[in-house]
Amino acid sequence: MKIAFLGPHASFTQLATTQLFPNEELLPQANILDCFAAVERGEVDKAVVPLENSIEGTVSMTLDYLYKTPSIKIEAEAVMPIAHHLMIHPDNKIEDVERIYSHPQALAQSFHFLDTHYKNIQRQDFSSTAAAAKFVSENPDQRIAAVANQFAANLYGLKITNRNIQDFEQNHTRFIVISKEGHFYKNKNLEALGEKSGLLITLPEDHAGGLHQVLSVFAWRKMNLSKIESRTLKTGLGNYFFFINVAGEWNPVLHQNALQELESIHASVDFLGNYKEFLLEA
Ligand SMILES: O=C(O)C(=O)Cc1ccccc1
Repeated sequence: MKIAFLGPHASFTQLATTQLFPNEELLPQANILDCFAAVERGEVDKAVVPLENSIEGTVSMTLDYLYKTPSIKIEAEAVMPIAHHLMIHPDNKIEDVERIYSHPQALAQSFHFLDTHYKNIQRQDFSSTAAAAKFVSENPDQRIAAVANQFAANLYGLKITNRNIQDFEQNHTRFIVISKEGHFYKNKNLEALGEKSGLLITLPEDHAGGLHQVLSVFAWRKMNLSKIESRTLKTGLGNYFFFINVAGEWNPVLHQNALQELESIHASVDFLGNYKEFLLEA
């Protein structure tokens, strides 16, 4: 099987992907959009992308492409502890650094550390932490540093100057496995945390109590929502879609009826799947 992931090698997503798919062919992609496109075009069977971080919140690009590509479903979620380190080329000194590169989520998760210790140093977004580390290793003539993980430091031969720079000790990222088939991913070697369903919902039109009506479909059935997030539809200010997680195992009667009722109130629903959440190692 071919599995795409947000690369290059030694990205956090690769660390998650190797635990989820230890025996498959893993294909690094330049960014999250390329992961979705590779699945959509059938170049790979599945892809692994980050969805949400406990410090910084949702990875908006992932949510946007889940919405934009209704053919893509979710097969599993996986939660992994995240530790960020600041690293430089071994030929350089941290005092000389003028720019720090990383994935926007990593820069945001380390914002207070960077703001306290490297306040006047420019920060620049990169497609992944590992891409930033690779760039630093390939450009020893530039006064740059990267925020990335220990594996990236080892792989790209960088020197870690500051360890564990994330602003909160508890830092976890939730990754999703996406595919067109939406199979139910199973793995006896990983600890399963629970089961849930994922839905993308758009309200028919803006009217008083519209969201309440949608939520009541779940409420009176005692279906517990573990996440609800609104995201701009990009059709104008104030227009949103909602990403909703319903906790619990798939119950054919309850879930089917809830989906039918959502349809009957003219909410548009993309059912992303019913899937398990797994715990990964750092
Ligand atoms: O940039 C990476 O290495 C990723 O895989 C995305 C990411 C960034 C920050 C925390 C977790 C995942």
